[in-house]
Amino acid sequence: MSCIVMTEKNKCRQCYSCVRNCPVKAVRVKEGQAEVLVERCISCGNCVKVCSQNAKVIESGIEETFRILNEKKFKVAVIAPSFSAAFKIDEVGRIIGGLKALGFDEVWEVAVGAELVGKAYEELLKMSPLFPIISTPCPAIVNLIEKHFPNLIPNLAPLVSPMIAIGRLVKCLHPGAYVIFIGPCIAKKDEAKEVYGVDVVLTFSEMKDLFNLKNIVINSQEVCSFDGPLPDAVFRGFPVSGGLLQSLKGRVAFSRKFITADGRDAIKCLESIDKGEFKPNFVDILMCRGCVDGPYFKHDNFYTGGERVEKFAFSGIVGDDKRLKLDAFKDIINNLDLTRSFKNKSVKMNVPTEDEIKRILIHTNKFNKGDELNCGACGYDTCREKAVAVYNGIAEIEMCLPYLLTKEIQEKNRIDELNREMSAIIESSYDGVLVTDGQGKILRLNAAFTKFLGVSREDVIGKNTEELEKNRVIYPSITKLVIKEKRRLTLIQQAGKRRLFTTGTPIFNENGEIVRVLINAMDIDEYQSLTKDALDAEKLKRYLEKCTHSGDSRPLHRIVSVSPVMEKLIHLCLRLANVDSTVLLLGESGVGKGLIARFIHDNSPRSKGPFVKINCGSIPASLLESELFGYETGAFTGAKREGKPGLIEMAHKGTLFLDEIGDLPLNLQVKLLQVLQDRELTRLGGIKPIEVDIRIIAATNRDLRKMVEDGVFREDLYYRLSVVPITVPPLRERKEDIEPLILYFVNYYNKRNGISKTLLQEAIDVLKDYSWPGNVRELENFVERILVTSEKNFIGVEDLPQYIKKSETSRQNHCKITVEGLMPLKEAIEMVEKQLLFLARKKCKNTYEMADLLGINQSTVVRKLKKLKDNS
Ligand SMILES: Nc1ncnc2c1ncn2[C@@H]1O[C@H](COP(=O)(O)OP(=O)(O)OP(=O)(O)O)[C@@H](O)[C@H]1O
Repeated sequence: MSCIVMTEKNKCRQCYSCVRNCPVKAVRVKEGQAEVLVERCISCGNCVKVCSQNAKVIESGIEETFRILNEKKFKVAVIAPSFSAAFKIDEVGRIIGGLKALGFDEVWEVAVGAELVGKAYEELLKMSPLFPIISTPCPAIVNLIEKHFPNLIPNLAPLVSPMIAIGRLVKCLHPGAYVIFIGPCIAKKDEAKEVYGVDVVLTFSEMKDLFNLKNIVINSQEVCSFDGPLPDAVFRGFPVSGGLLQSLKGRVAFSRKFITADGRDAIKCLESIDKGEFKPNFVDILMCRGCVDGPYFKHDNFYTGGERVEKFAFSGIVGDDKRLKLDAFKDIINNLDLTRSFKNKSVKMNVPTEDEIKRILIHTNKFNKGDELNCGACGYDTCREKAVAVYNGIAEIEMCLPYLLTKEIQEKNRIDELNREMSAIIESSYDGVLVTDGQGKILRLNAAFTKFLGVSREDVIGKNTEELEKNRVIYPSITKLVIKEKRRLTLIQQAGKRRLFTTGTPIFNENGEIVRVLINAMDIDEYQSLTKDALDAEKLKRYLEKCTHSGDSRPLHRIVSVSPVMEKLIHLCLRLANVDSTVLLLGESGVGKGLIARFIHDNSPRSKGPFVKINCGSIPASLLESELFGYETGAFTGAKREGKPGLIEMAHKGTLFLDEIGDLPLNLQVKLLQVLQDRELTRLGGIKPIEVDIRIIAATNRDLRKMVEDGVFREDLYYRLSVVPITVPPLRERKEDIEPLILYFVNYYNKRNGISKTLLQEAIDVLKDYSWPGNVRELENFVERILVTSEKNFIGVEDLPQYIKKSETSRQNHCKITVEGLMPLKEAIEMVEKQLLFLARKKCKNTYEMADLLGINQSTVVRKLKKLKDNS
């Protein structure tokens, strides 16, 4: 069984208008496409009428009509009475002319069939039926009862429609003739297949298509009149709702129980009869509000259409007076069979249980009654009706607007979140990322790329990469090449001083067109130092281990040094660690005296004992004595009742480190001397000497000898302290230590701050040339500061402060010649001269420039170069 209404693939836009307007829910939605279900469809054409996309197509009768027109048999076109609503009256004569021009032998009015049927109903109703009789001229109503109200099939009047009646009359009068019905109704196509009488059904639209296909212009056709019998005027009014009943007036005994039902009321009426609630005698029923309201008339005014039909019914057209009335064909009519039968084509939906309905509802977030909004957007009046349709496989779960909207919002939020995540990833990428459209217009770029280009984001977004290439911001334009060659390319680009290793990848749409170009770039120099760093990480670790000396595992307790002078010093300290001799550490501030004192302790047999550091310069003189020597109960006001041991006492069995010893007041110098000599002390207020087993290391950045001369430091103490004097050299005198110290501090502060920054070699070289007046302390502080304050991961010369860079410039301008061995002076001068000439020749374009640079005459340069050449 084929369906006369079909959906054109992919034209359907999921508005569910057809579902909503289908009176019998004969539209299934599958994968978003609405499809008419032949077994449920009653061919009323509502879905055709409401489809804004014109996605519904009707089975065409055009091909079959052409086939018939080519046959030699008699052909009659029968036109439904609603033509008077579809066309202007003065057009009708020319339409008849046009049909004749197409090849029809005669053109009849279907109103003649209406008269035959009307009279048959008169007979039927005279039999005073005991149950409701339902009229059958409307094929959609017949379909509706056969498929959806099978209980009412016995109530259907067993009579054919006017279309079939006239078809049978034509075929009686012209045996073997073809009858083609032309009207507004699409359900007639179904009827013609089911009931004998008509060969093809064409809609008014198809008739117009026929004229167009055969180049028949209506206005230029001959005006013709109808053929066949002339119907009674009242039967021309059949297409208007209640037309049949109207025609029976005066012929049968009318009662209140003769009713008309149409449109939406038709189904309600049938439902009531089916349930036994309503018991009329006769129902003149139509699916549309009359034939002037069908799909063909979707843009017309139903009331004016009806008026035009009425008007025509009584005025008629030219030639009506020459036609015979139906009575003239009495003999034939008497033998004409106008009966028909009906079939039970009942289709019932499966009824789901309450649990099954709930399970379906839950899918679209309907957990309780309040969630069932019954908004009707899905095409079903209630959420439950829709759930039943889902259960029967004719609706899809997702067909729920509130659910889709919620899902859409959730999806949008998810996409927003993904976008944010993606942007953050792109933005934080160490490589430069840039995206253009298919024409090379820049859509986005990350911070790394803006750094490469040395411009702000706003400066380049929206610009074409060719423009950047033209202005030498970045060149060559890889985007241009990718778009031209339509493939991934990799090349080296120049962006200012940077060399970028760039890959451009085209992104295609389904039509093979480039919609985006993705550019990834990395700074070659940075990359090289990065890979070098990665490779060197292990090496660095081993290197630092080699440069580090310690007796303690704590990071800042390690001495980093590679210079021979420090190596010697370390070896000396290791030897001193094994004895208890007093050590005096001398040297500028920040050279590492404190660190060395600790180193000696850590490597000594006293390492398990305390290491007590006293900064003689930082404790107020008034407190220093009690801090150093401690006090007994009640020694002075404010003293603790139980007394307190001094720092010297606390260093018992360990090492006492007296830092800034030059700042020790003279009165305490005497007391300290006693401790040094006797290894015992007496607390303040005490009388009993306390023995102390301590190793003393002192340190100062002052010139103690001079202080002795000036009388501010006791000579005897000086000699006691400087049993083993060690001078720690300033950093500028052991430049070899600068690089390992930098690497050590970078490593330490990176770890401590959770960062991973690198000082580029060029920067380290400059730092090596700085004089570091604050020595290692200054260097350490500087490294920590630059690591935490620099925005860059790779810190170069340009990131160093000016006061440090200045020293580099002065180094460049004054190069120092170092002589490492003895040789004859003349030979040495010649050698230096030769080297200078080679260097100048490399750097200068001509001998004049060389002369300028070397500070001699140009002729001297020429002469000396010649001499060199001759000797080589
Ligand atoms: N060779 C080194 N290896 C590692 N760190 C060092 C080295 N020398 C000094 N430091 C560090 O430098 C800083 C200063 O060192 P220290 O306090 O020992 O110097 P100082 O000579 O005692 O200074 P001051 O005379 O001002 O007391 C400390 O943080 C120390 O850890």
